[in-house]
Amino acid sequence: MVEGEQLADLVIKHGSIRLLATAGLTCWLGYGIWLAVYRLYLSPIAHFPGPRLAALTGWYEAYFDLVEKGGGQFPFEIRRMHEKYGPIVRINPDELHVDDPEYYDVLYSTNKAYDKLKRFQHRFSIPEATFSTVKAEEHKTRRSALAPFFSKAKVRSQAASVQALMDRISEKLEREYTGKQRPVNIQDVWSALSADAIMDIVFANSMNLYDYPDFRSPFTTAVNSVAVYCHITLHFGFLLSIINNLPDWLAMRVFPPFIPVIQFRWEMERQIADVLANRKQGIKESGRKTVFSEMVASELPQHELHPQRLLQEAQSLIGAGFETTAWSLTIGTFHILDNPLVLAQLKAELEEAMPDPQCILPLGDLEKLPYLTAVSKEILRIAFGGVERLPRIDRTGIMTYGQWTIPPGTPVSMDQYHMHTNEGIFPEPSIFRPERWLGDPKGPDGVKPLTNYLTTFGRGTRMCLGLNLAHAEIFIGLATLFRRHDLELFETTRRDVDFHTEYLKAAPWPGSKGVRVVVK
Ligand code: HEM
Repeated sequence: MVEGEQLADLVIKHGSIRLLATAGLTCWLGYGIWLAVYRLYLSPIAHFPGPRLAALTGWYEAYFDLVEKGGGQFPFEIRRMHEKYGPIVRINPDELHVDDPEYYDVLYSTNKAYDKLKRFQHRFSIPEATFSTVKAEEHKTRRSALAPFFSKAKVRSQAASVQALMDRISEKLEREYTGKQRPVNIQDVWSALSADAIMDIVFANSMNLYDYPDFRSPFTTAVNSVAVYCHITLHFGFLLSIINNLPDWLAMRVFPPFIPVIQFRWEMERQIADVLANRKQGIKESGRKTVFSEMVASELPQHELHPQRLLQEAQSLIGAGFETTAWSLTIGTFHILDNPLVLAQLKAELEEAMPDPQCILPLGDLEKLPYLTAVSKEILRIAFGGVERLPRIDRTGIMTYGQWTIPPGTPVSMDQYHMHTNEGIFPEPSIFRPERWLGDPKGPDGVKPLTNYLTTFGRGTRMCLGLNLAHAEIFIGLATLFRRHDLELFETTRRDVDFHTEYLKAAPWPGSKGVRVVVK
């Protein structure tokens, strides 16, 4: 009897489970069908041109981000969409992309405060950093606390420290590499310069990274590898949530590729803890104000000064501050060495301006050298900076593009890759030609300066905060390196610098050993 009841119970139970499973599946299918109909026919951007599959599902973008040729291919796919569908395309279920250089200043306007894309906010685990802040109003408060530290005047006042760092790098090149046929990866050299420069401004604490053998420090290696995960953490954000909720030792065991990311966070935690401890004990830091010593002493609301938010701001500043600059300098070094006429002209200008190689001109004077200036602009054009699109959202208002009306809340994006390779603006864009910047050149309308189309640092209310620092490093770095040293490329070709994969910045083919040089 008891057995009979148990059997009946089981039948009911299994029946209910089956019923529940069927109901769940039906709901899921129903939701899927509704979503497909909505995205293809009812969405306020359903009438915009673009591939139907991209409009239907975010997995289209994920495929190009993660699978095609090993991933990082979406910018190239966006280009193919524009070639087929015109200057405005729907690149995924929610977002539009524009390829029209004249629209850049409209989208990245200085008098319109647009939101950023929420989907991009969490992928580096720094959602509260100024860089990742979604809402325009909140972004404004955070940015204004940082901006004074990166003004032109402020950077000029610190240019001597950048020169001092570069001098130490130059001494090491002379001592350990000159005449020895010993190749060095120039990206490691530039990473040491730019990481130490930003650490100095942010924490008044250079880490003397150039001192590591072959300039390769665990710190710069760790930060360099963070960007490689940007697509995985975008499409599988739950991985980050898991890692963030595990104890570090376990996260490092379970997800070994994330070890550098965790180590980078540790270093930033240590730096922030120092700033906070100094403040508590009333210790004055080395007589110099730094970004964080000033921030904790500022009028920012208390929740903005929470150690976790400061940590995120630090990770963002250091991450944003060094890799892009180091990569631009790396690509620049390659192209200068790969073009003997450019190299000769640059060296001639530097020699004339600085007869004594030990006396490098102050930054303000370097910026007046026409060929060095042209070279640095061409580097910023061909290296792109970032190549990922930069979406902007007008939460309440309507944007327009030509005859198109863009509904409120729609993310619209453009990017440096499309801007800097536009044949109408920059003929033969794949050729490194500093001469295109000489003599105050104009854009296609003959009125706007050509520099108007150089968008390496973005534009508008979210434009790069560190551009003055980046400029300083590029001018001081190139002037010192090429005035004092004779370099030669070592087993390096264009394949090692040309844009093959997008990891926010443009990365070369996966087998590249980097840009290597020997010092003659
Ligand atoms: C060649 C080097 C650099 C390039 C190409 C570059 C590029 C950019 C771009 C395109 C943006 C805008 C991102 C967006 O609109 O979403 C940006 C933002 C930012 N960059 Fe840079 N950057 C460089 C160097 C630096 C340096 C040296 C720092 C130093 C602190 C820095 C700090 C920042 C910060 C804090 C933001 C966020 C600004 C905001 O959201 O208001 N960058 N950068």
